[in-house]
Amino acid sequence: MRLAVTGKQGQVVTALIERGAVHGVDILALGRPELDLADRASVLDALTGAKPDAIVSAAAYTAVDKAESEPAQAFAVNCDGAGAVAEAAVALGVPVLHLSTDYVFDGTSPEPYLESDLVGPTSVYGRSKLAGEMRLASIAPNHAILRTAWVYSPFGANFVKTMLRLAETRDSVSVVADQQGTPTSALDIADAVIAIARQMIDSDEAELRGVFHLTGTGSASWADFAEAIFAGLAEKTGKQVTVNRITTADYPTPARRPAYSRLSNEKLARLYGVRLPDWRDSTKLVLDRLL
Ligand SMILES: NC(=O)C1=CN([C@@H]2O[C@H](COP(=O)(O)OP(=O)(O)OC[C@H]3O[C@@H](n4cnc5c(N)ncnc54)[C@H](OP(=O)(O)O)[C@@H]3O)[C@@H](O)[C@H]2O)C=CC1
Ligand SMILES: Cc1cn([C@H]2C[C@H](O)[C@@H](COP(=O)(O)OP(=O)(O)O[C@H]3O[C@@H](C)C(=O)[C@@H](O)[C@H]3O)O2)c(=O)[nH]c1=O
Ligand SMILES: [Mg+2]
Repeated sequence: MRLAVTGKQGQVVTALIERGAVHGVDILALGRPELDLADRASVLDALTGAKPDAIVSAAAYTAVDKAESEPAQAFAVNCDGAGAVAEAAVALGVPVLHLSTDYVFDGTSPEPYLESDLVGPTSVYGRSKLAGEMRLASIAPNHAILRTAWVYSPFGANFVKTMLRLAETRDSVSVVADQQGTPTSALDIADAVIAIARQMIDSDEAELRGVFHLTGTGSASWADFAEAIFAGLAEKTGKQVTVNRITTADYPTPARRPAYSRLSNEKLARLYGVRLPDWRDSTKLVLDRLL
């Protein structure tokens, strides 16, 4: 199986390169300059030239706070770029797996969001990713939109690496305790994407197309996530860092983030037989590699 993946240094694309080697899957990472999501022709040329069995659309504008002041760039990449990827998938006649986010939801649900629940993004980033979902789905019916959340890994930039960096110069860090979600390892996402792609290539079943939630098992606030990270740090290095649990109001940011964005993963488990590990176990594995 040969997967063309958009992006080059991102968390998910890097995890796919590593896990692809383990699974004996050909991963072709296509990113700037040969594939620029803001340049439609480069997307079509690079992807059709790769002749993959499926396309994994992982690249995106992911700077949540910066997007608030750069909406045009965020939409050019996350919406128009997704449309160009969808056109390439249709031209090739192959399935496209598109990564999206929990930030398409408004955060008011009292329980884990279903794929069929109403969306209501509260940030430019969330709105641009939702627009990308809709643009891609309208162009390429043969798609699986995979909404994940709170992605971390040994690669690129993520919350785990931010916390470990802060721990180098502090013995306490203030982290919001009133935003609930589920941390998700890019390595687990990569394993799931490979399993999903294989099934989409092997079966034209309509129920394998559409939107699926794909996050770790369990839930946490960002403060809980930080506490788990520092518990691992203490265990491995003896370094003690405490979390000062604060509110969102204590930590003003340009973007508004959902207060609650836990996603139900039951549809993916039922239709694909895919379920990601508990976030605490996967976080330990990533910390083992980072420390
Ligand atoms: N990070 C997270 O917490 C979450 C991410 N997601 C989604 O998962 C996907 C992967 O996220 P993640 O791996 O963390 O992303 P990263 O932020 O780690 O990397 C983003 C990737 O997108 C690429 N990219 C950005 N702009 C362009 C462009 N104009 N043309 C081509 N490539 C571009 C970057 O390429 P380059 O390396 O060249 O800069 C990079 O490879 C994204 O679709 C994201 O929206 C969903 C939920 C949570
Ligand atoms: C660094 C830091 C953040 N925070 C808060 C701010 C914010 O509410 C929360 C997360 O901060 P970050 O900016 O690191 O994470 P953020 O960029 O919001 O992460 C998001 O990325 C995009 C791409 C997604 O798709 C989302 O699923 C989500 O993973 O933690 C603190 O309270 N203290 C801190 O020291
Ligand atoms: Mg961020």
